[in-house]
Amino acid sequence: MVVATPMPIQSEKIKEVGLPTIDLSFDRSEVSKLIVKACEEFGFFKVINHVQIRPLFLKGPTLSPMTQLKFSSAVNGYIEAVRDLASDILDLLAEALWVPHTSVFSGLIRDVDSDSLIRLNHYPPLIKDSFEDGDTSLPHHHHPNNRIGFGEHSDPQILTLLRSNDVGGLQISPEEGVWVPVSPDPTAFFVNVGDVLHAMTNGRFVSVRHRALANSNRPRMSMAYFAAPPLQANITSLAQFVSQSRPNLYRAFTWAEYKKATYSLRLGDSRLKLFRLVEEDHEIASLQHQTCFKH
Ligand SMILES: O=C(O)CCC(=O)C(=O)O
Ligand SMILES: [Fe+2]
Repeated sequence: MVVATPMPIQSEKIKEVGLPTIDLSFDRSEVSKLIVKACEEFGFFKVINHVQIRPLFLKGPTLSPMTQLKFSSAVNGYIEAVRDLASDILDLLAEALWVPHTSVFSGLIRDVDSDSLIRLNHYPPLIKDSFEDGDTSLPHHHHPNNRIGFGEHSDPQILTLLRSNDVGGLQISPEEGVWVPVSPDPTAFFVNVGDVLHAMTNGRFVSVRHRALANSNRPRMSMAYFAAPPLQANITSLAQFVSQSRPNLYRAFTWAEYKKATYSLRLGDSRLKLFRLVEEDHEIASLQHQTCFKH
């Protein structure tokens, strides 16, 4: 048998990195500090020992009206449970950040008008036969080891809670051109910081870029809950993250405005740039300037 060597997409580096795992059964103040660290370092972490929430994966192609009814009530139950988990995580974050109100983030997603949503992703398996003899005529991006199921992007909302079946594919990018594979774990939730939380912390938390490859001969299924503010919520950096040496990076915007920008751009484009007050180059230059002063 000839086993194909995984071929990384040109000029990209696949790096194995131990990503943070947060055990929610640990001491609360310890957990909240670890979550803050994970949000600063990666904008991404895995959560274990959370309350049991049954996943929603469907079996079978057609649904009878009765099944549809049951499914819709299961979806509502699921949404309520993940909203609670997302709110708990946001409260833990707020506690460690010493923000004036611990509900400053969770209040946005607990609001009856919260614009949160759930997405079910299905990545079909590779059709193995066509690649069996190492078909080199395939274009590079169609090579079985490079098949993109969901292109590179950051999530626009506050926080994403993702779970999947036991088929891998998710990768995060801690720096440009570097991709870290995330081992699948159907018992865990994977959490990532979205653009809104990045903006509210004035860039202190990373809005992590990620993607999903679809290279398996089994289908990958994932379910993402995107915790979002109400459309009219005004998103602005919290005062404690803004100082003279760390000026406000983004102008205030409503979630409706941001959402509109999201849909007017392509998936991989950075929408945050549209709201930026300080040019990235200027930011670096000003930091270098400050460093020079200190010497
Ligand atoms: O399926 C995955 O692992 C990634 C999905 C994703 O990033 C999304 O739905 O925004
Ligand atoms: Fe995503």
